[in-house]
Order: sequence, then structure tokens, then C-alpha cells
Amino acid sequence: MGQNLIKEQLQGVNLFLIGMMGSGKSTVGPLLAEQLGYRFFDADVLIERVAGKAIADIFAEDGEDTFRDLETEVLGHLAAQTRSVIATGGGVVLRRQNWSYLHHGLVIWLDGSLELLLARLQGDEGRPLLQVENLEERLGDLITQRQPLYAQADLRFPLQPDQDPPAIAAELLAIIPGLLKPQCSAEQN
Ligand SMILES: Nc1ncnc2c1ncn2[C@@H]1O[C@H](COP(=O)(O)OP(=O)(O)O)[C@@H](O)[C@H]1O
Ligand SMILES: O=C(O)C1=C[C@@H](OP(=O)(O)O)[C@@H](O)[C@H](O)C1
Ligand SMILES: [Mg+2]
Repeated sequence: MGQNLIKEQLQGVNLFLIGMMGSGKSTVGPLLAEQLGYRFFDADVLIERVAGKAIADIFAEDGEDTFRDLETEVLGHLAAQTRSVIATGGGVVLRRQNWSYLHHGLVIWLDGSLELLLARLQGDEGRPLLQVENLEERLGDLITQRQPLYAQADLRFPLQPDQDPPAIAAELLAIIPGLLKPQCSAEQN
């Protein structure tokens, strides 16, 4: 299906990318936005802008609760936009209020295995929840806790270890029209 037809069918509806840390939300998001003529927002980048400091410093100095409050605030603003692809942070699914914002758009879950995430996140220093001795155990615990929440997405997209970001974006663009209901339009509301 051509990009113009997909754009026409989407009618401005936002795309929210959800999934575990390392699933590629921040990487695939801009590619999707470019193909669709949408804007791209990374919720984490906006949180850092609002707080005036890096995510690691928000966690260290103000605590996770403050970070989650900022996350909800930023998401509320983003949900009021149209024609946007939004990369969320992996923990966005934890708060019920966030789901009321996510459901303003189409919610796409990038679902990666523990093995895939571990390979990508080894040595990462920017994600405060992963600064532990046993990364595999921490990721496994987070997956167990969050999987039922991610499963509330409109689409589960299983990640293949050898699929590069452009190929993922292309496959998503082919799948998305099938998710749309005829009356689904952000610009009619
Ligand atoms: N399809 C992919 N194949 C290989 N590496 C990827 C892919 N998507 C993302 N990455 C890499 O994985 C890491 C995490 O990606 P990122 O987009 O920051 O994930 P998220 O925003 O979901 O936490 C980055 O180093 C990124 O370059
Ligand atoms: O999973 C989480 O709780 C978090 C994920 C991070 O974003 P990414 O999913 O983009 O890494 C960031 O929001 C913060 O470190 C907390
Ligand atoms: Mg990210």
C-alpha cells in the first residue's frame, strides 16, 4: 500500500510506541514519522527538557515518583497533538492514567525477547533502572511485571534479532492500515 493511502487512512491519528527499554522505540519512531509526514516526539527528551536535567539525575535527585509525575504530565500534552509519532519510556504502561492518554491514538508494542534486550542494553549507563549487578535478572523481572500491561496495546510487534530499524518501520507501515476502524480519526473529533 502506498504511503499516501496510509496517511489518508490514518487521518492524523497519533502512533504511540510502547515496550521495554531497548526495544527500539526511540530509534524506530523517527523513521515512522518521516514516512508518514508526522512529527516525532520522544517523551523522555521532553521530560528532560521540562525538568532541566537528565533522566538519570531526575531519578537520583528527585526519585522515581517525580519522574513518573513528569512522564504523565508530558504524555497528557502529547496526547492532545495530532499527526505525531510518540516514543514513550518503557514504564509508561505502569500508570492507569497514562492509558487514558495512550488510547487517544494507536498503541504499538515493540516486543523483544530478554535475549535481544540484554544484548542491546549491556553496558548502558543512561537508564537508572538498569544500573544493577545482574542486568539479566532485572530485565527478566521487569518483563514479567510489565508484559500484561504492554499486552493492552492495539498491536504487538514481535522483534526479530536481525531486523534493522528501517525494515521494522516498513513492516509496521504495512500492518497499521489493518488496525484502523473506518471512523477512527483524530481530526474529526
Ligand atoms: N532494530 C534494531 N537493531 C539493532 N539495534 C537496535 C535496533 N533498534 C534499536 N537498536 C539499538 O538498541 C538500543 C536501544 O534503542 P532505543 O531506540 O533507545 O530503545 P528504547 O527507546 O525502546 O529504549 C540503541 O543502542 C539502538 O541503537
Ligand atoms: O522502563 C522504564 O521504566 C524507563 C525507560 C526509559 O525509556 P526507554 O524505554 O526509552 O529506555 C526512561 O523512561 C526511564 O529510564 C525509565
Ligand atoms: Mg527511548
